Amino acid sequence: FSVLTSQRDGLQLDDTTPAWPSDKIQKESTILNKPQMVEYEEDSNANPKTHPTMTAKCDPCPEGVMCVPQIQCPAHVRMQDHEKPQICDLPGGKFGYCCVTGQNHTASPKNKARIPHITFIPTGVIDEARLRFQNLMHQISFVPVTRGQPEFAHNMVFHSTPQEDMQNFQLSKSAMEQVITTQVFTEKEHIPVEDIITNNIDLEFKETPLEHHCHPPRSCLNKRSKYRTFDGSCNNIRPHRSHWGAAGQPMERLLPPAYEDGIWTPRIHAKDGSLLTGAREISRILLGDSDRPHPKYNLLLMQFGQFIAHDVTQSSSVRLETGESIQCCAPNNRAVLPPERRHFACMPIAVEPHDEFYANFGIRCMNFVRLSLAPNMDCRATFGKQRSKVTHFLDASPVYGSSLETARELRLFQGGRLRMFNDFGRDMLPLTNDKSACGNDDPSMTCFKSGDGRTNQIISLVVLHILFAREHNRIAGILSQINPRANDELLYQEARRIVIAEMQHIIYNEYLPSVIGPMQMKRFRLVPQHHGYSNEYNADVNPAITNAFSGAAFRMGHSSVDGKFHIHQQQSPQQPPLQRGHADEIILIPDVMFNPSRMRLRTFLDDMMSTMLHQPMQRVDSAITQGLSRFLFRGHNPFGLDLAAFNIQRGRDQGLRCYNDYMEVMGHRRIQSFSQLPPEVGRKLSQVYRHPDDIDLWVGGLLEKSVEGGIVGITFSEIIADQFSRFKTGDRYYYEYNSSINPGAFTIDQLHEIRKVTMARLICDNADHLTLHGVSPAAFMRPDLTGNSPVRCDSAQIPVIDLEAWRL
Ligand code: HEM
Ligand SMILES: [Ca+2]
Repeated sequence: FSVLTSQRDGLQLDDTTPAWPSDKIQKESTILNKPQMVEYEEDSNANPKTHPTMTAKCDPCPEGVMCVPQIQCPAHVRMQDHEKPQICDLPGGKFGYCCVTGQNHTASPKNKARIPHITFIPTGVIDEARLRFQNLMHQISFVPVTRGQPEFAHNMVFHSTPQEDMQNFQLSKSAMEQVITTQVFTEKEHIPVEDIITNNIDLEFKETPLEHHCHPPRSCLNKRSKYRTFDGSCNNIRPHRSHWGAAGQPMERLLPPAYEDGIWTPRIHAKDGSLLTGAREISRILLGDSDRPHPKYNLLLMQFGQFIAHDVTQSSSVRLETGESIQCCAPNNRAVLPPERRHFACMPIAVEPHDEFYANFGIRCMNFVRLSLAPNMDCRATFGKQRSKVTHFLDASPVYGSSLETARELRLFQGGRLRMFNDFGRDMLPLTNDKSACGNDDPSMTCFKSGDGRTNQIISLVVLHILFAREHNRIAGILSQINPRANDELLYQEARRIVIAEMQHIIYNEYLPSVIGPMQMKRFRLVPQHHGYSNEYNADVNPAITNAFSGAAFRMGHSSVDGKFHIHQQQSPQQPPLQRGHADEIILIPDVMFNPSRMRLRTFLDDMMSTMLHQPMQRVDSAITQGLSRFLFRGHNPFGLDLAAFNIQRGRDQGLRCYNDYMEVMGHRRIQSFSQLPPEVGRKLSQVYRHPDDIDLWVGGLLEKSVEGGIVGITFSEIIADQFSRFKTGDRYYYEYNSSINPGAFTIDQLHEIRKVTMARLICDNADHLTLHGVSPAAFMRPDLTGNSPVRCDSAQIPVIDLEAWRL
């Protein structure tokens, strides 16, 4: 088959075709009404798929209930009394959910306030909560996390800037006070967990000492600004929504949280009341390492995924007041600290004495600190909500930063350009002297600065950061030639606007279809148009990241990581693509985590780019490389951390519900018994889970068979599709919108140029071309696929964007 045609499958839908043909509505609504069994890896005939029968048009919603798009119907409303959502028809052939929601993702008054008599917080509760909070703040372990230890590096992934870390501490403290007060109140009043998680308590912090933690959204001075703000605020111009998607805002939820107390206490019990199996045990038993190269996609798809993940989400772990990391394990990780000596945010991962790896080092504990929370803006008592530090929008925040201050630090203030470090004629990211950006004090170590604090996490990520920063400067350079009178500010903002649009186009046109497959692209109306403007903006959609996406579904990328880079120097354009096993150098990934010094080698950028283009990524399945599950952030130590265990533990920290719940809300049949699964999968799962309702979302999702044309299973594909639908419909500045929606809209000629951009073009225009001589037109796909051999950068297969359309 031809790669290019298959890649374009996702593009075939033109804007005159109804994206939701009527037979599709019926089929899909039937799927949602009559849940289907999900398929798993190795599934051959254990669960024959039943074909849905056609049904008539959907029934109208009951009186007083609205039909809204799925992403507008918050789960806590939809899931009331555990009913399944009723599917209904929206105008234009779309389908939606009958939903009792109002405009603000809150339940309608009809369902609220089962305890209407208590709407104030008694003083006794405030006092008791304050005392409890103070005790908690002092019950702190002073075992330091020292530089050079893997735990130190783990904490660096939550780093942005020292100022932002401090601000995060203060906000998180406010949020904790609110959460603890809610805990005390609900304990005293015996409020059922169900009422808390469905926001069914009408309790406000107004007129209490906690009021100063509530920050109402600020009003926007300029609602028609041509350019996005740096922190993402004022994207939505409706009153009380200016903060939607802004940096520092809480994550959204697809389903109510699974906290034991409904508020913040993590799920530790299985359905039968026994203790859940520990995260490291699950990782060790279920998620072993095996080499399974993907037949279609290369490592660039993996790496671009992480770059996008960093654009849209960065959580942050709770810290000590000094800014230092919290340690939850006894010295040398010999034991889990006893509860009375732990910080309240500790959630250490126990390592069993029979652990075939960590036991060799006498390790019985892996440090794990819970995520910090965001104070509730509307001043109402509710469950803890995790704070994300970066703009939730797809707005190239890793390039420009998520605040005005960071953006300014990155600018040259000349010719609209970003500051770069000229390394003997090659533009690299500026070097940083921020000690928290890299793992050790070695003065010879190179460490880079960008709009995101995680840039140095792995060297292949640095390559993408450099590529996008160079693209900005390349565009600013051409714009200034075309418009000699344009000043620095104009050139900078225009180049930024173009880079964001290019990135969005590459994501929706090339990246996303590869991940979720063409079916979900069409179902969620994510396919970019060939011509004309899109009209999908919906001011009622909150673009915020969901916990299910950041805590599980998009962490699917961790399974696509290969533990080794087979570095390959392309000597000439004629040289055949990389043969596996033939490499000029093999780099183990833990050796290039927070250690990007190799970037200074003259041909390394090209060599790494070439490697990402040629080396297959790993399949997204239950295999995780030991580079991540044993040696993460190893540094100079003989062992590192286990990212798979972190993902499982993080899901519980974020209050993710069990896998079955997400499957069900997406319209599929729950698993009642492990015997419904392929024997091998069922056997393994039953070793670590007692009941299918105990399965962690990240684990269950990884076991599913990938969807047609995509790399992930049905549950992850839907959580990811939902998220990218929020990024598109909830972003007023989305590149395909016209000026009636987007005050920074492109002219139709400009949009036409943006639509030519491909990942291959970006590489062509910004690589060093010392050892990189050709690029595959479908850059995320393996070059050994028919029709995807590398071609020269002047080939018509890699179209060029003509910036003449930006003569200002
Ligand atoms: C290349 C190697 C990678 C490394 C070393 C890495 C490492 C990490 C680490 C240490 C965390 C935080 C874990 C925690 O304590 O919760 C994390 C979070 C995450 N990772 Fe990765 N990752 C890699 C690749 C990827 C890829 C390819 C993707 C997606 C395609 C991805 C998506 C995410 C997401 C969505 C989060 C959550 C971020 C947040 O909300 O804070 N990662 N990763
Ligand atoms: Ca962003």
